[in-house]
Amino acid sequence: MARYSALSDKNHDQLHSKLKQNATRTGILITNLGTPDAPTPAALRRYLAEFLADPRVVEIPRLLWLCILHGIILRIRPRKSAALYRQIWWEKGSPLLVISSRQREKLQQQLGDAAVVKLGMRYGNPAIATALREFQAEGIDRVVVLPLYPQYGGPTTGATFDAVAGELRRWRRVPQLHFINSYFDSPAYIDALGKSIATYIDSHGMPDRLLLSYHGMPKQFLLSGDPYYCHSLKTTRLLREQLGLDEDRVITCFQSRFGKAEWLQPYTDKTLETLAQDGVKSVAIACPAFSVDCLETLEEIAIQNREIFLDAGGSRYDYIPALNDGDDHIAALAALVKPFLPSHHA
Ligand SMILES: C=CC1=C(C)c2cc3[nH]c(cc4nc(cc5[nH]c(cc1n2)c(C)c5CCC(=O)O)C(CCC(=O)O)=C4C)c(C)c3C=C
Ligand SMILES: [Fe+2]
Ligand SMILES: [Fe+2]
Repeated sequence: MARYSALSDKNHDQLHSKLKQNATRTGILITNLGTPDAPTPAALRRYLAEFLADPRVVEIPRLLWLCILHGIILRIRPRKSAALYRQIWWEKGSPLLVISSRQREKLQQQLGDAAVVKLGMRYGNPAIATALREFQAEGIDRVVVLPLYPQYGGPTTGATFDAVAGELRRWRRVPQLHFINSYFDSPAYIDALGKSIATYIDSHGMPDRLLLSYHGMPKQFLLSGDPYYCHSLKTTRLLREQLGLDEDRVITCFQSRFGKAEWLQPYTDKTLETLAQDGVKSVAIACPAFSVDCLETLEEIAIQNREIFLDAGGSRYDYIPALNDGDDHIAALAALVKPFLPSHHA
């Protein structure tokens, strides 16, 4: 009896072997915010226009904000920001991108053949959509997305999800997808951070205060339900416990304020100024929300805020670098994705 078939059996088998080609390999997409392509006003204008137009990042009524953004901000900030980026730019490019690429390579080495690790940036290049399409072209139908933001934030983690979903909504066949939306309390991450701070204290001595400076966001985001602030405080508490430090030695603060609204407090720059005025002589400062060093750590924290503290009477200021592509960090990232690799339970 004739049966209906859209394909001959032979063609169907061929199609199947193609579709199943890479079914045992898992795609790992690590992501970060992104960075301008060059430290120039033109590149910054492109980058900031995309970034600051995202309603996850700036929650001001659309039409009003787009007028302010294009009428004022994008006429002034690109030149200012370009000058700041020039101070920290490396021969190989933006530190954020250079270090992220190294993280990708090392994570690939650590995970071996079971995984294909790619890097995607939320704004600018290499794009998240490009990485997803490469997985598709390689026949990979399981993807783990790991945004490298330990503390969940709508403007960061949430916006990353938008980029993933925005690409996949055009696909006929959506891959099996795991989205790791935070790891602020993951033991391996806390352990890696704790070790990097302990190593610092061992070689330099305990400073009068240890500051943990997280990227800020408008206070209204917290009031509207963003868990970022709570995640940040929890990271601080776990770190303090791991290091065995007293509560009054460790200060949580928030940096990189933008615009006129109130942001999460206390502000890092104001805190440093007040501490110095109150007679605190030495501080060490780490930025647990930054998986890699970038403008906000290398320029704002390591250069600008150092000046603020020293000018206000402090005498010793040390920035403890981000975990970057250090072995402990890569091991911590591997631990986050391993449960999703097929071999995990084998
Ligand atoms: C305008 C509002 C902003 C919010 C909210 C915000 C949240 C936020 N950002 C990070 C991490 C990074 N931010 C970086 C750069 C950057 N951030 C803002 C503004 C907001 N961020 C601007 C305008 C810029 C561009 C630089 C400048 O012009 O000042 C970076 C990358 C820096 C680089 O080296 O390229 C990171 C990383 C977090 C974690 C966060 C809230 C959870
Ligand atoms: Fe930011
Ligand atoms: Fe809370």
